Amino acid sequence: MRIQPSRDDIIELTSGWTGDRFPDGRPQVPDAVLDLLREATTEQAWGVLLKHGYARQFAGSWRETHPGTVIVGRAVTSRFLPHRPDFDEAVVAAGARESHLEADRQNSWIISTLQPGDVMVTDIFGKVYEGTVVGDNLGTAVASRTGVGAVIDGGIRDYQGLMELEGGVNIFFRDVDPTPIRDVTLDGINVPIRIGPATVLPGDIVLGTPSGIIFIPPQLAQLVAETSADVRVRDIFGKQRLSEQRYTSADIDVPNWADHIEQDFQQWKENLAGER
Ligand SMILES: O=C([O-])CC(=O)C(=O)O
Ligand SMILES: [Mg+2]
Repeated sequence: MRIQPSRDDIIELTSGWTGDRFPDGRPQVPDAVLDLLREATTEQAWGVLLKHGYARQFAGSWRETHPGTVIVGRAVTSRFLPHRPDFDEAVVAAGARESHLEADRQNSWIISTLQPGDVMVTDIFGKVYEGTVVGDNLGTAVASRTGVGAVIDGGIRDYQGLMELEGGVNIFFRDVDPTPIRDVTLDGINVPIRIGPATVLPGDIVLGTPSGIIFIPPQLAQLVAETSADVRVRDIFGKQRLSEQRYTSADIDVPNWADHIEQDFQQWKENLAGER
């Protein structure tokens, strides 16, 4: 058994992605796409995913260390299970074969794999009391290694210290408890995990906004980025025409505009480009 699947297993798990990969096999969506996605809203991403059959990629109701800071990054997934002695023993032995030598610091095993642009996404089955995956020391390591942050479906501690982390990072979590992490065993790194209603795979693009978190399959990331840019321009036009009372909200708030409105939009866009 392995803590982290082999490169071949991760490639098989994420075979929808045909682009570049990290040495461990995770999909490597280009930085340029991540930069574009920073402008996308949750609903814009949600709409594209729904249209392509991905209806369960959103998880909401989070607390944040940096409310209002939008994060975009590549998921490093991990999952904890309730501790049982025989399973923990097997995990500690497997971890040692993969150079994770500190048996009682399994949360640090995850952190040691993180690199710039990653988001640590951890399923600890909502555990908060003795389910605190990071405090301000581990949180500082996550922040400095990724420059992005984490999504923890469970607890954190040292909240006051974590709030002071700098560099545009944000940690999404369920709640705070002063107790340290106890009585759990790490089931895997870069395995499929469940966060709320969503199944998350390694290399998914995490878009964390004040609305919540959407996990974008890597093969749809560029399309989400491009579509959201188009929707953004349409939103500006629509709101301008609404405030001018040229059209009604029933005209504008529809999936596809009537021909004369679409023509007006295309003309408006051309004029805008001409002014530049
Ligand atoms: O060691 C722990 O349980 C986590 C912690 O407090 C920290 O990261 O500062
Ligand atoms: Mg601490």
